[in-house]
Amino acid sequence: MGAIAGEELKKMDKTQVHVAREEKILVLVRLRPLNDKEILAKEAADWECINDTTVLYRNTLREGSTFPSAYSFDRVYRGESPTRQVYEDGPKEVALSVVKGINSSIFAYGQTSSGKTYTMTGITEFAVADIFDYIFKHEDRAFVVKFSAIEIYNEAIQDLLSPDSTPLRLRDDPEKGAVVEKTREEVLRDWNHFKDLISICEAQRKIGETSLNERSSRSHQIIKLTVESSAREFLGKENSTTLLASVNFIDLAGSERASQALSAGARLKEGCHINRSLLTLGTVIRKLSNGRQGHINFRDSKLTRILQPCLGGNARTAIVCTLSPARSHVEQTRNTLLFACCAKEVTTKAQINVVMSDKALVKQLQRELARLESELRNPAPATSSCDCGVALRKKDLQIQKMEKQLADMTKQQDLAQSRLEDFMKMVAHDESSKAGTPHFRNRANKWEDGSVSETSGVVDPDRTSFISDGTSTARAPVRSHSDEDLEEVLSPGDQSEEYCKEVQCIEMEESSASDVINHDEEERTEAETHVEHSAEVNPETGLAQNRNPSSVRSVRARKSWNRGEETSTPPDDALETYYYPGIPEVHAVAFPDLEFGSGKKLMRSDSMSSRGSDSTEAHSVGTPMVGDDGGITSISSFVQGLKEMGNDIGLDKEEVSGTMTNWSEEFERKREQILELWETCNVSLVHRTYFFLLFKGDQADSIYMGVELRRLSFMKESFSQGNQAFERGGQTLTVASSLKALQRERRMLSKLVGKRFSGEERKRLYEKFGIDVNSKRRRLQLANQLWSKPKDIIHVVDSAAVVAKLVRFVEQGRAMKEMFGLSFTPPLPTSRRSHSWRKSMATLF
Ligand SMILES: Nc1ncnc2c1ncn2[C@@H]1O[C@H](COP(=O)(O)OP(=O)(O)OP(=O)(O)O)[C@@H](O)[C@H]1O
Repeated sequence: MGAIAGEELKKMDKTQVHVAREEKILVLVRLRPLNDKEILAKEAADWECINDTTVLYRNTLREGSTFPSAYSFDRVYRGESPTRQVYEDGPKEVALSVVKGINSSIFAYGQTSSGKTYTMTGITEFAVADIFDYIFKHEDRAFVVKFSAIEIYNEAIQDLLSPDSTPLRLRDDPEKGAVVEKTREEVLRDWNHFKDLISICEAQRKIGETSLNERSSRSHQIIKLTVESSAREFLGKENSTTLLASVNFIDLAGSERASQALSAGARLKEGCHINRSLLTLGTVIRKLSNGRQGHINFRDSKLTRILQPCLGGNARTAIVCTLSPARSHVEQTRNTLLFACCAKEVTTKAQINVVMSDKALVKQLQRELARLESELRNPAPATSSCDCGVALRKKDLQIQKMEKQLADMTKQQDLAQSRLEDFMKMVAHDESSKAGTPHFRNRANKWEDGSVSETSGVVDPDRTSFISDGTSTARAPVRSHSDEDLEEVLSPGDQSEEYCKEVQCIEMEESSASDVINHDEEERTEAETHVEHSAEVNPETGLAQNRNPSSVRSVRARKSWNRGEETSTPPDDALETYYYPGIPEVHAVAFPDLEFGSGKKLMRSDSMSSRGSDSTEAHSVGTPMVGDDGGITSISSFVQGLKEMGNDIGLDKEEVSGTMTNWSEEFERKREQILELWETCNVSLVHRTYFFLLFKGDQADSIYMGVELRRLSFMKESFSQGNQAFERGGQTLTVASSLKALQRERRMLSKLVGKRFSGEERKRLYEKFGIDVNSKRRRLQLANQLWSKPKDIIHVVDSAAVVAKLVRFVEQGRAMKEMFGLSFTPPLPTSRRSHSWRKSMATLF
């Protein structure tokens, strides 16, 4: 249970070491004295602590009982032992782990009236005092401490800091476990603030009178303190890291016998809930103590769902089991001791939670990735083809791993950035507030004497501020972070990044869906209007005839791409003809401006277009739109990404041309594979379109074709094994999520059909794609058909043409063409790496 050495922390600052530490739960037993009622009732005290570790049952009348009479634990405390001693012997160290980035929990378990609240009140206050004492002594780090509190009452979770009694939801997060949503969290300012919050909790907590306890807690209470810290020296610098952890102080409701507690009505109902959840807790602990064999029923109660990390997860845990010595409670006492015996066999595995990523590490990973990809392209001569295959596979796996790491790091960087901003604000505030807070300027003012009143368990409220600012000046509140709940059980889940994304997704889907419906209505009206006014009405169907003789044309390859000639000269009749170099004699739907070079608008910058805005306005200036997560994948970020990737790989044009023979066949083969993999892996349609229209067969394209193919293959493999494939913008991609994103994209595209195509063009499109021009949701039907037949090259060409038109690919004009004219020869090395590329390319994987 030793503290983490300073060296270890220093090392961690540089290398992001996460130290997992396995240890048994610390179990202490506290025997309270007989209370007045028990004394009055002339109860015998049957239990006694015979030394520091053993509690003994001494009822001579019951000798010969089959139950053990002696029980040993880490420490036991007799009636007169003060709470401070209980705290100092173990809970202190566990609680203080939080300042070193390790989650911890301390809870009290025992029958009603055995002294849980009495014990936990003192422990919580001592611990908070010590945490802030630690903070005062470590001026080299900037700390932020936050407070939140909930109770579980009759299986409903309530926020003790909020007057709103609406139960909070418990949400399962794949990474964090059970997360309580919408918990209010306060940044602690000073001791008085802490005491205020505690009194709010006391006032809010459900307390009721039973015959055993005048002020019996009718709920499980969990007070959580989250501590995050960064070295001041590194604040704002590349190598800054943040430690983030929470400590939970848990005061469980006590088990009770209805007959003893004489409970009825509401009390009885509460007692049933309390007993049931404690029973589940007991079962979980018993199973865990048996070495986690079989299913552990954490999910059977909210309490065990929430406590899961403290019971075998990423946390250090101490349990204080409280006992009444009275003879009348012997059975309950034995049950508590049984629970304690099981608990001491349970192991947890705490680790240091380092939140802030190291930019330097990101760079190193990027370099390594580039090196591996380069090696993969030019493998060293192997002794046999088998060796070569194994080596390639190994390298590919390495690359995949590093890409995932990079995505992780990028996510952490974003998180770190927001934290850093908070810290900077906090430090700035400190500077400005120093002069205004003479009260706490003198370090002698703080409670170094540890003056916590033992009997009341109360720290002198007139003492100092909590948070060290380097000069012991009181710190003003810092705004709560929006994404602080990295590893925690009790977190403001609604604020978390994932949750926000989830909500955005839902909102977006809903709005998309309703938009589609609206569009459909619009579409119907439009079709009807068209029928009314069209000069050409089909006499049989009554529908407007939309066949434009020039809309379906023979498309010729104007040149041979495989000979490296100029690829795309806009046809004279570009208004009606689309042609795709490299595909001889395909028939395609013609649209006015599908060729590069119509030169209407320059593309927008990456930063504007790749941010993922969903609003139509964001696209209205000609930005290509619709990408991963229904946001925008701009062609510029796509292109930039490809170039940077080429740069990373260290490719040059000569090298490519020199190594490629028979490229045309190779290109054809790779393209077929890519087309199929796109469909299998639910790759974004916009991405497919960009890629398809850009890579027409230049030899310099080979590297991108290769990379695309390799990544898609990995993705397919991961999906087929039921694994997650890739982190996109910090999110893991699964078959389900990729499919969902694709469906979302189709809905988005369907919304654009009415905007980008005239009525006449739409009709031709519906015909071309075999959609009844009078059917409902025609636009969505069309969007659903796009890119759905990877083996049908005509369909592919048509789909690319439609999507290109929808996302205004062509409107980027000459500038894009010139860019493409570079044939994607990688640019000169540059130190900047665009993450928008990552985001853009993420749609691939
Ligand atoms: N170690 C102790 N020394 C002196 N008094 C104690 C001790 N433990 C508990 N008491 C007293 O016993 C009474 C019951 O304690 P407390 O309310 O903490 O029990 P509890 O286990 O939390 O009960 P419940 O589960 O019903 O809420 C209180 O009046 C408290 O002051």
